[in-house]
Parts: sequence; structure tokens; C-alpha cells
Amino acid sequence: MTHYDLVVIGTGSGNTIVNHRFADWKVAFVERGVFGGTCLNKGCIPTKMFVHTADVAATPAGSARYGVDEELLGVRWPEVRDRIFGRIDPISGAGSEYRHHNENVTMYEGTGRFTGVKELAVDGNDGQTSVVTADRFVLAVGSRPIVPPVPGLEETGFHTSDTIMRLEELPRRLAILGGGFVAAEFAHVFASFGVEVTLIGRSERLLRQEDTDISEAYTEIARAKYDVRLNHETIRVARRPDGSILLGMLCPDGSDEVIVDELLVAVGRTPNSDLLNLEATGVEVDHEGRVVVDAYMQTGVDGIYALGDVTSPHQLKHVANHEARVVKHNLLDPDNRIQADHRFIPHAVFSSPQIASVGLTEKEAEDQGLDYVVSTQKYADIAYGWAMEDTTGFAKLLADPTTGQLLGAHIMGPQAPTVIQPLIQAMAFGLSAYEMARNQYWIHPAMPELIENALLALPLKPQN
Ligand SMILES: Cc1cc2nc3c(=O)[nH]c(=O)nc-3n(C[C@H](O)[C@H](O)[C@H](O)COP(=O)(O)OP(=O)(O)OC[C@H]3O[C@@H](n4cnc5c(N)ncnc54)[C@H](O)[C@@H]3O)c2cc1C
Ligand SMILES: NC(=O)c1ccc[n+]([C@@H]2O[C@H](COP(=O)([O-])OP(=O)(O)OC[C@H]3O[C@@H](n4cnc5c(N)ncnc54)[C@H](O)[C@@H]3O)[C@@H](O)[C@H]2O)c1
Repeated sequence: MTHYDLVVIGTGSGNTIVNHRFADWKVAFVERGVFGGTCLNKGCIPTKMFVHTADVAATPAGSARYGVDEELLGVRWPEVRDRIFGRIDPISGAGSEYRHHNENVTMYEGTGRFTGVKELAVDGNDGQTSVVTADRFVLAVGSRPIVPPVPGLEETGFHTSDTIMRLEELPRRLAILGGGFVAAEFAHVFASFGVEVTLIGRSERLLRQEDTDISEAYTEIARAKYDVRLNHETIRVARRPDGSILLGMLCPDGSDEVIVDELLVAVGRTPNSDLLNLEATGVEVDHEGRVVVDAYMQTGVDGIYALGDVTSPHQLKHVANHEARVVKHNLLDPDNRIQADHRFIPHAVFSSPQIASVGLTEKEAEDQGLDYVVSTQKYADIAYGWAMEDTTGFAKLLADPTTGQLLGAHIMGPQAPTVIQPLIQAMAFGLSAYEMARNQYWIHPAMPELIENALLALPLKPQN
């Protein structure tokens, strides 16, 4: 049994912790899958490379409104796929190679499970089991796609975000189960590549976690692009003799069916805490399987930290990265530990149109009984929006009428994840809406004028 100063389980965000400052630490990494974790291999990075390619493929369909006639001649899927993974796979390979050659680091390739408070068995991918002990552990094991218990699903076979990007060929018809981030992004990707997309959701709207105005507007736009079936509960899945897939659903009108060639299941992700046998450590998990940590990202067991999807309700890479920085600091400087800052966590959906949000939705402000004011600014009413002939995009801001501080910002439209950044900055640094609007220049006629106008439209007193 080998003893380490530090064992990091999971090489996604966990990998970013160990740098030259740990040179005199004896460190082990444990990884059961591909080195580099979800974001690099199966998440943020490849999906956005597909999204950008989809944006390019979708351009001709929207060009006529500018008086420009374009035609999409084709999408060479194998080339698109291989270009993307041809770039990503070597990064993962190089990361693994680097770690294998770190003098103070040992790589264990297998699944870690605790056998004692600070004792971990690693069931190696090669069939051998090793046992290690350590003074400190970092649980950075992420999450995995949820597979709902729909009769026939397992037997029929299906894709998740883990596999859909590596398809051999584009299907003619694709059904997507779920109406969240993954569904919205892949609907855009595959529809732009010419696939007939059917989105199946259990509730009445898509992207329900967004502010209701955004969610409603996105749902309406999606209905025009995809076959959207909402309030549909999928109750059976079966493979037909011709190889196609049949989904049977219950809906307000009784029952419904759809026949497709491929099925993507995108109904959320569950933390991988269940793989770790945490009972052996005394580390607590909540009712959704998330590892419970304090403000320093430490679990209830001294020296065992957790970060990222295994502990966070946000399941976002920038959150995992922030938490990894906090854990790194607290490992290196235990007498001056810092707390994680979870106050203003933004997110973006790289759908079509794009969506970005930070802070409270109007419903959350209402539910919390807060006093708030709201403004809405359409892209169509700013100069760059005219240039883009945008007809659907808007920004919605919520602010505290007493202090003028922003409470929430929600944007749907071109470059929303970029356009929102100054609002995230204002919230993080406590800039009031009026100060932000008036105490700086806004480049004319650039897209951030959307923000300037939305700020000025808030019914606040000028000093706020
Ligand atoms: C399709 C998709 C698109 C996404 N797009 C975005 C985006 O645009 N922006 C964004 O912010 N977020 C995005 N995310 C979310 C983001 O990928 C995650 O929040 C982030 O990768 C979580 O990082 P992590 O370090 O917690 O876990 P991971 O990166 O998942 O790392 C965990 C690692 O632990 C390993 N592991 C698990 N259990 C064990 C065990 N018992 N023993 C050993 N190893 C183990 C896993 O194999 C994995 O490599 C996306 C996610 C998906 C699925
Ligand atoms: N751009 C990004 O940052 C990005 C992109 C992709 C994924 N992610 C992360 O990955 C997580 C997982 O994404 P996701 O889209 O799988 O989950 P999600 O939580 O965003 O959405 C899941 C959706 O599936 C619905 N659902 C649940 N069970 C269902 C069922 N049986 N049938 C039909 N619908 C059902 C839910 O109501 C919900 O609308 C996200 O929460 C996000 O944190 C982020």
C-alpha cells in the first residue's frame, strides 16, 4: 500500500490543481475514463466546436433577409467530426503523457472507491486492484448522464452526450429526450446539419431553468425550427424491424408516437459520488447525491475536499475551475484558507439563438419577496440589431430600486454569452446600474449598446 500527500480522484478540473507548487508533494491521480474529463472530451469544448460549425451551416438559410442568396451545398459530417476530435484527442493524450512523466506524480488508471476514511482501492482498468492511502484527497469525479427508466430504452440502445458527437454518419431523423442545455445545443447542431430533429419534453416549456420570458420566447422559436412535443411523457421505446426507433408517449391529447433513426437522451446528469463508496469515509452526500462541502470546499472529513459536478448544483466548467482554484489554495496554505464565491454564477446555452444569464430570474425575485424593477431591451431597437435584422432577441434586467444594484440579467440573441459579460462584472464588483451605464463609453454602434440601453431603461432614480 503506497501513501501519498495528496490523491486527486478525477482528471477533469482536478487535474488543474497540481502544478509546480506541489513539486515536493507526493501526488497520485486516479482516472477511470479518458484523461481530461468531461469538458475537454465530451462536454463544453467539442460541443462548442460543433455549435460554431452549425452556425456556419445555418448561415445560408438566413441570408436572404439581407438580399444575399446563399445555398448550403452539404455538410461532410465525418470531416467535421474528425476535425474536432482530431484537435481534442491529442490534447487529452498529451495531458495524460505529461502526468505520466511528472516525477512526483503517479497515475492510476481505474475506478477509485474508498475502503477506509483515507484509504482508497483503485480497481484498475487492467483488472488489477491497488490500494493507496493519503493525508488529503480531492474528490473531482464529476457527473454522468441520467438514463430514465423508460421501458425498452436499454434494449433499443440510445445515445447520450458522451457518444452522439462520434456518430459514424448523420441520421435522417433524431429524437432528443429532454428540454435543457444539452437538448437545446444538439437540436441546433443537428438541425443545422440537415437532420430532422424532434424535441420531446415532459413539461410545458423548453429551458425551464431560464427566466420565464426567455424560456417562453425560446420555446416559440424552437417550435418553428424543430418538431417540438411538450407535455409528453415517453413511456416506451422500441427498435422496429427496419432498424428505426419508435417512441411511444403520453400527452394531453392521449398518446403520441414518433419514429426516428437515432435517439439522444438528455435528461440531466447525476453526480458520480455513488462510485466512491463514501460510506467508508464519513463524507456526506445530499438527497441528490452531491457531496456536501463547506465554504472552503472541504467535506465534513478533515483533508477531504470536493469540487465541480460531484458537489455543485450548477454543473458548469467555470464553477468547477473556480472551486479547483479554491481547493488548490486551501491545500497549499491551510492556515489562510479562502472561501468559494458562489454569488453570481453565470451560464450560457449555445443554442440558436444563444442565451446567457446571471443572477435571479424574475420568478426567483418574486419568490424571495424582493423589491425589484425590470427593463427589457430588444436587439431590434439597437443599431447593430438593425444590421443583423434581428427580430427575436432581447435583454431583460432586474435591479434593486433602492440601491440600483443589478439582481439579474437574461439575454437571448446573437453573442449573448459575450454580450452579458459586463453585467456579470458589474454584479461581481457591485457597480450600480446607472453608474455602469453613464460612467463609461459604450462603443457605437456595437452590440453592447443593448446593455447600455437596457440599463438606462430601468426605472431607477439617476443616482442609482
Ligand atoms: C455536452 C456537455 C456540454 C457542456 N458544455 C458546457 C459549457 O459550454 N460550459 C460549461 O461551463 N459547462 C459545460 N458543461 C458542463 C461541464 O462539462 C462540467 O461542469 C465540467 O466538465 C465538470 O468538471 P468536473 O471536473 O467536475 O468533472 P469531470 O470533468 O467530469 O471530471 C471527472 C473525472 O472523474 C472521473 N471519475 C469519475 N468517477 C471516478 C472514480 N470513481 N475513480 C476515478 N475516476 C473517476 C471521470 O472519468 C472524469 O474524467 C457541459 C457538459 C456536457 C455534458
Ligand atoms: N452551455 C453549457 O454550459 C452546458 C451545455 C450542456 C450541458 N451543460 C451542463 O450539463 C447539465 C446536464 O444537461 P442536460 O441538458 O442533460 O440537463 P438539464 O438539467 O439542463 O435538462 C434536463 C431536462 O430534461 C427534462 N427531463 C427530465 N427527465 C425527463 C424525461 N424522463 N423525459 C423528458 N424530459 C425529461 C428536465 O425537465 C429538463 O428540462 C446541465 O444542467 C448543465 O449544467 C452545460
